[in-house]
Amino acid sequence: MRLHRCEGCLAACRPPRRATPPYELPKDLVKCQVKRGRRSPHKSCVRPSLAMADSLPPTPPTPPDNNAPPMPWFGMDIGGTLTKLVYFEPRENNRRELDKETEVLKNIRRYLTRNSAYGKTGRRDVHLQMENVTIRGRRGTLHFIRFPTSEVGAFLQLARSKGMADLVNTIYATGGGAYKFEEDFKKEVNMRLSKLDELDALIAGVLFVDSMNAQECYYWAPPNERPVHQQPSDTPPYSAEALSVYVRKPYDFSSPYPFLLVNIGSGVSMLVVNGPNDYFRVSGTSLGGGTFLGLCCLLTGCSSFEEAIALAAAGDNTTVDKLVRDIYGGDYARFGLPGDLVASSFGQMCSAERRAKVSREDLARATLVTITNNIGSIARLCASNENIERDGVADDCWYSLRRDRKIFAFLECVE
Ligand SMILES: Nc1ncnc2c1ncn2[C@@H]1O[C@H](COP(=O)(O)OP(=O)(O)OP(=O)(O)O)[C@@H](O)[C@H]1O
Ligand SMILES: CC(C)(CO)[C@@H](O)C(=O)NCCC(=O)O
Repeated sequence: MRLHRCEGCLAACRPPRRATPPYELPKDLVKCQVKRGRRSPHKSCVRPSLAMADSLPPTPPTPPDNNAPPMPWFGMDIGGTLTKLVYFEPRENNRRELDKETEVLKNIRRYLTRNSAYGKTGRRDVHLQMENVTIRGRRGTLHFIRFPTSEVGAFLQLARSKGMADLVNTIYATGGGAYKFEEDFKKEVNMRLSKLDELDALIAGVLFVDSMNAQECYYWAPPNERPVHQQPSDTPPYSAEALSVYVRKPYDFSSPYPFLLVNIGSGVSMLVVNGPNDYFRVSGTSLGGGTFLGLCCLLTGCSSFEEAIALAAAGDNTTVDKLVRDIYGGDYARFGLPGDLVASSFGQMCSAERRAKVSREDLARATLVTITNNIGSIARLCASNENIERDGVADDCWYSLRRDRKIFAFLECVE
């Protein structure tokens, strides 16, 4: 499959990859000043908590693109659960531009950048903010805002009340909602949605964000060279204290191809990526983030993702799941199944006695373990089917996926 490419858009289009490994951002679109090395020379071009150690001199700014659309610049992903809005806040306004900037534009900028909560459900993820990004010759900051897709109607009203609809006539949008709500955008605020494919954009986004930050791609490793299962901390229910001995290590993503991209949204898509413009969707599963949240709400009475995650963090899945040792009394050594491996998710819950004792926390934890183990297993099958093998790290990573280390990877990626 080839990635979509077009002249005008601010989102996922990019030129074909060069023969050399460094990631090149779309020339006509997203231009953060990446040096000939693969990492951005701008220290500040990274998320605040993960500043890079290098101190390369900045490259000269790219000239402004005179064909770029007028500000404000937005991109949206309207997903099955969450709508994500990216706002580019330009930094270097010159005098002439400042004079030209309308009151409405200034108000929009102030409203979006001075608040981190919008109404009851809209949030700006300040920790995700990317500084010093250059897009189409303009330097600025990328802000990441999200709200439940069920609130699209309220968003359209807000866009109208802030005068956004008078300034923006086209928004670049991905996700199923770009199709589903196309007519609403037209009718309510007279905005056109220019649709881009969500999976094309996903790959361009992963490569873009990785090129900004050497620490972006990481894995959890045991503190010494012993295999994961021989760690003293490696006994369920994996308390936060026991897991704290694991160390987060940057994963070298400089020659990534081929890789398997597992995108956990409401549902899950798995893509084999052979190059920046060359991928296919190998598989997917309907048991994804939406399932975790939906089942947690049903089983625990919680009503938000934050609540569900907090419950899961405090729970113990071994009171809910049936482990190999519950069946074998220990390991099933012949086939290398350790006693503490989950043999049957929720397998203890057929007992009324056990059901009476189980806590909401344990149910939330078991839900998270079930979903993440399943995603890990499918991902592993896809990788081995497609001969996607990595070096030594992979053994640990894959092994971890089968255990609930994956919970932590999951928590990291959803937060
Ligand atoms: N604040 C939050 N509110 C709701 N869900 C959240 C939140 N933070 C993380 N999540 C998790 O992320 C999932 C949604 O992820 P994401 O936004 O990537 O998917 P989506 O784009 O809505 O779905 P899809 O791509 O399948 O259409 C939820 O199902 C939930 O498990
Ligand atoms: C439908 C999408 C692609 C929407 O993002 C996603 O939710 C998904 O991949 N769901 C899993 C569908 C499947 O079973 O393959």
